Amino acid sequence: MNVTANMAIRADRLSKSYGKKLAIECLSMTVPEHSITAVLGPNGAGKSTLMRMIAGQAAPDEGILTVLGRTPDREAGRRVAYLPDRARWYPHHTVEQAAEWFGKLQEGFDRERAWELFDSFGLEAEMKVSGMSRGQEARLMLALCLARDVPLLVLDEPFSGIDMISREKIVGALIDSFAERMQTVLISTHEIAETESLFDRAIFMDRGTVVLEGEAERLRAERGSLQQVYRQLFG
Ligand SMILES: Nc1ncnc2c1ncn2[C@@H]1O[C@H](COP(=O)(O)OP(=O)(O)OP(=O)(O)O)[C@@H](O)[C@H]1O
Repeated sequence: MNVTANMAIRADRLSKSYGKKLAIECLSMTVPEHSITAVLGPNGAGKSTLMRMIAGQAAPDEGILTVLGRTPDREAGRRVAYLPDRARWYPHHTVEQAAEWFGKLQEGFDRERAWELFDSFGLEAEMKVSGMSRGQEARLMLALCLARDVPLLVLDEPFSGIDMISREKIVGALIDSFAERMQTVLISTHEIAETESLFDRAIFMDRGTVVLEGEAERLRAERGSLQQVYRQLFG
């Protein structure tokens, strides 16, 4: 990692509450451009809240957040491919209709790329969302996001519900694709073991704040694996 790399995301002492519940507390971190960064931490750590703010879907109560050089809002969010957790697609749509719909609504949607991804994720044009398994729907949502040619991808638990072997295959395909497109990618996941090879940085969160962040290679050299780091921090 180049130490002079530009930052795609800068968070400086962010806080965010839901009513009396403090979800993010004095959180600071950076994400360099063209990195693939994991956001890891136990349930309730604040990962989804942080990602929602980065995507411009929620505003921090305090602190400064800069994404792609500006304060995130709905307009800036058009340059961010955001996959929320618990994402669902219209049940009556087929894969083909979902792609058409996404193409009309989302900036930078690359149809050719979408069909390559559908093909490699085992999705056929006529498959209807209402008849899909949870894992098939998760693949559809992931493919729709990955087909966007935008500078930043924010994927909140994209592998949830996808079986282990498919996950490993998808991760292999993603490594090549991200390297080629020079996008910045932020991914939260609980599936650390199967996905760890994807990441070149990791941010560990607990109780609304960052407890450790760094280059994956260095963390692996020092502690064996990101999974090991996770166990040491939260085990
Ligand atoms: N809409 C909401 N209203 C009230 N509290 C919320 C809301 N969303 C999140 N919270 C609370 O904020 C905290 C952080 O939640 P968040 O969903 O960001 O965590 P997470 O790290 O993504 O968790 P998980 O790994 O379980 O998905 C939790 O204590 C949660 O209960």
